[in-house]
Amino acid sequence: MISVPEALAHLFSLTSSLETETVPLGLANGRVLASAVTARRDQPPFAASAMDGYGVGAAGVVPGARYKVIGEAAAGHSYAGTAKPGEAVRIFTGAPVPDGVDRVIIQEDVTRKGDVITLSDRLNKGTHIRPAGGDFKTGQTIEGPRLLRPSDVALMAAMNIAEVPVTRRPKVAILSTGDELVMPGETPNPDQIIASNSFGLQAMLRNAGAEARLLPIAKDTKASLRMAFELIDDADLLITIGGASVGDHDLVGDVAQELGMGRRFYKIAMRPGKPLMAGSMANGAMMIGLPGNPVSAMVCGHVFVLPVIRAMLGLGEAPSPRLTAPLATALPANGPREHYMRARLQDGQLHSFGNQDSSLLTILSEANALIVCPPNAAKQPAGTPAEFIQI
Ligand SMILES: Nc1nc2c(c(=O)[nH]1)N[C@H]1C(S)=C(S)[C@@H](COP(=O)(O)OP(=O)(O)OC[C@H]3O[C@@H](n4cnc5c(N)ncnc54)[C@H](O)[C@@H]3O)O[C@H]1N2
Ligand code: MOO
Repeated sequence: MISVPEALAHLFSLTSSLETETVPLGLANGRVLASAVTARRDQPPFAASAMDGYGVGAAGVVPGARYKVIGEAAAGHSYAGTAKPGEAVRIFTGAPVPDGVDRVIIQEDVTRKGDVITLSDRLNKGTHIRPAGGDFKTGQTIEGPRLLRPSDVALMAAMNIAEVPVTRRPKVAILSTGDELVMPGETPNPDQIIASNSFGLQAMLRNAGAEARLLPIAKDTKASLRMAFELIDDADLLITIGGASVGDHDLVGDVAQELGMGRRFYKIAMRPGKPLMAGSMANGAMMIGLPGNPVSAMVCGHVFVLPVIRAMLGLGEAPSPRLTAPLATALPANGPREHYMRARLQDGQLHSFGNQDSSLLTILSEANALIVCPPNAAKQPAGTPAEFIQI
């Protein structure tokens, strides 16, 4: 058995980064910016009023001063003339500041009678003018690689970037194996169950920016597995679920190797997730064989598959980020395998669940954290800081 960091290093060495494609700005959220994009204009492109009020020359501004209103500037409608001393331009938020104006008096500080305004006794300080290019200037860049969020999309739109270079989505094929499995919505025989973790992994992969499709469930025969393996087409990554252990019906490793898979490792010193395997297929696709137990497969998804997807997307080779919080209750001493324990982070403390059986999806669904208990750790009393992965 190898350690989790050793397994991750192997997985990263099997991972290749993907090509770039261009998408319209409206589809860029959640994608990874592949290379720098450049602002095509200044923002704001002109000095702009930050408030509704009256634009005047700053020099003559004193309480009680009077001005003649000579015109109006609104957002999208500039005022072409020049404000001379004693003259004011009615101005609205977002409007270009006219010549001769270098201060906006907010309308709350003004009394207006016909064309004449009088400034009040107590004037709000500040010019209320946003300088041209105050947000960004032409040529300013957003650097890749970077996972694009809604705020990045807003910034790129303001920069007039309509097409965005992003890393292609990794294509992942997910293969469930087992005579006992049927699809959700089907009517299982009394000795069958519903395939679940394939759907959980597909959701996890889609959240991470991959294109994930489910292959038909393979039976526990070599012929059925071979047929399923042939359906991987142009996938970058094949994920198998189940059939990874040592039982008579656990055939995934054998069939993959018969089809030319170069196995890099098998079995990890972790719990759950021990019978994990990985390698590369004859067509170049990477293969990760996950254990079938639903929680084992999902935990391996967080610990191994998500870092692989991030590496493919160009976001770097790093384990899933770990945070630290104090334990709400004591943890027992650990054996030789790194233990990923379902827990709930609540009020800043980690509440681990008593039953950690790797078949219990209800507990996984209630959990929002996986406490990482190191190999051979001694008993840890309540209050001990513990590392965890957010899930
Ligand atoms: N003698 C030993 N037995 C087992 C060992 C061992 O070391 N020696 N390891 C155990 C561990 S740890 C795990 S994890 C499991 C993993 O076994 P497999 O990867 O071969 O998985 P299966 O036997 O196919 O399935 C296990 C379990 O999970 C259910 N399953 C499988 N696929 C799905 C799916 N897509 N959706 C929902 N549930 C699924 C399956 O019905 C079984 O109940 O082996 C232990 N045994
Ligand atoms: O690792 Mo199995 O992966 O303990 O349930």
